[in-house]
Amino acid sequence: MVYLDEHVSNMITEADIHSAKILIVDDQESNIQVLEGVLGAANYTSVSSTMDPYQVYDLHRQNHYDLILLDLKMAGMDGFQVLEALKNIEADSYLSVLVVTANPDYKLRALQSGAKDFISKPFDMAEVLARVHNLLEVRLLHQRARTYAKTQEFMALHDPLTGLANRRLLVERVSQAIIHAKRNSSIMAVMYLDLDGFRQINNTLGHEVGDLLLKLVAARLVAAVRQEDTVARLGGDEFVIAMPHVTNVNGVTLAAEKIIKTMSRPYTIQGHNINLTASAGIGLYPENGKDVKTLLKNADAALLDAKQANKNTYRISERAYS
Ligand SMILES: Nc1nc2c(ncn2[C@@H]2O[C@H](COP(=O)(O)OP(=O)(O)OP(=O)(O)O)[C@@H](O)[C@H]2O)c(=O)[nH]1
Repeated sequence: MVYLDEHVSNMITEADIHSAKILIVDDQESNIQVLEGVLGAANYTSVSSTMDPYQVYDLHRQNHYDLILLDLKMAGMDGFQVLEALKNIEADSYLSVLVVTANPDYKLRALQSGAKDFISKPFDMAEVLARVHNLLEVRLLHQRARTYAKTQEFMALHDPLTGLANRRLLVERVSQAIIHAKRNSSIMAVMYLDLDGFRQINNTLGHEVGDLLLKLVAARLVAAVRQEDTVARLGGDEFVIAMPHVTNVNGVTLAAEKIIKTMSRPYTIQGHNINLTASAGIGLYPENGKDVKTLLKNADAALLDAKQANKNTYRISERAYS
């Protein structure tokens, strides 16, 4: 069966189901042996067990089982307490627990407590296998859907070539930084950065080398700024760095000098030594803009000034905020 889309990696196969991680929890060794036997005979290859209910929480936190077969009636900590504890680990995920009980009265309470299904004792082996298979299929499908959603979310906010923030994420971050700066009566900065003569590199060494160069540039920029700064690629050879916490213009100047210098160190790609520089324009909140659009527009205009001043340099915007 193909889930989500036609991509092969989204298929859940019988091999996936049979290699899923299963934990059996029972304080009776004979029950564990019966379940291990039936699962082993059905080709489940990653089955482990514990007789100590107090261990389940830590074991699951370490191993993230795809399915836990949980006996409800155990000495000391009972299955309901284990279920309650497990919810803390899988708060935003699909907690795949199949309770094992000889008492029909426990079934409803177990389902209401977070168990996804139950098996009755004495075991009906065909039923055990069918329920295990179905629950694993749902669990794996849930995981695929989560991974897919996370990938989609990442792609919506990042540049596919460099993995840097894209324009949308940059605008979000700058908006937040402006709100923060306004509340604290502080300043913040955005730096527009554009490579000098990048077209020439594409033209002489090819687009593939150009792409690799853009990735190296991205990595250097990330390494040159603070962790709380956002480095974004807006497209082509155009980058923007949002600096939410700057104390004064001097700090921004130092950062700009460091970045321009970092950019101008030679790059080596596929045996080619490449010399490249960059130019930058800086906009400060609130002086050069009280909203994202104005701030970016004025930083971009300052970049043009830097380009016109022979490149390989930066300019701080002198434009008023409006
Ligand atoms: N390799 C590669 N090149 C790209 C990509 N996107 C845009 N480009 C190229 O990047 C170049 C950017 O153009 P400009 O910024 O005008 O060129 P430049 O030579 O740096 O000009 P100055 O900024 O004035 O120094 C163009 O040649 C585009 O074709 C990409 O994703 N990969």
